[in-house]
Amino acid sequence: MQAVDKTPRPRWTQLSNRRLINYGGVPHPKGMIAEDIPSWLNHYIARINQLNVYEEGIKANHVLVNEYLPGQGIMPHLDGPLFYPTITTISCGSHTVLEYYEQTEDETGLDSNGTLVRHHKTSILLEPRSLLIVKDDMYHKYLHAIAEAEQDVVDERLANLAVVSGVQVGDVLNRQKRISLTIRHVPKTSKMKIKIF
Ligand SMILES: O=C(O)CCC(=O)C(=O)O
Ligand SMILES: [Fe+2]
Repeated sequence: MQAVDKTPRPRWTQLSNRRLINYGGVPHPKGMIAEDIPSWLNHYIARINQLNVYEEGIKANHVLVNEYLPGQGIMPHLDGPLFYPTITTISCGSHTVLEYYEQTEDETGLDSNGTLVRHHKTSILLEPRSLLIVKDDMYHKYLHAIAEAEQDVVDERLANLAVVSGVQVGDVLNRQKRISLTIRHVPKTSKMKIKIF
């Protein structure tokens, strides 16, 4: 008899129900419209720039601040071509679990609803006050997501379990409010102003 997979399916209602603010530029269909970065963020940008995560001469110039309440998340997506493909995320407040999915691109990978099939690849426990650096396939190939859950169960699917202190398989971690700072480099920003009539 086949074992039943009792793993709860993540729930995603829309791309995200989190609150977010862009600093340094606002995404627009024609690119990124440049904006000043408030001074309170300069400290974090400077700390990221000290790490030399980009190639020579490239500096962070954009910060996305996301706020998630327990039960909020973000559905699987790629960050896309607007950003330099090495990104950094500082987590404040709650932990969360960042999930990575592989998506089948061709029609053989469609389910009965015609939706692209996604396979869970790995998950990372993002600890409070941690820094995550993402690049290569984790940026370009695998979609990332945060399940709309109020708690996370620690299991072997967490790729960083061995380096996270104080948690073990089976622990249930209750989410609190989480604020993330995703600090990135946007190669092209335009000074264009949007006219609102
Ligand atoms: O909050 C996070 O750590 C991830 C946010 C994210 O993936 C995004 O805003 O594109
Ligand atoms: Fe993202």
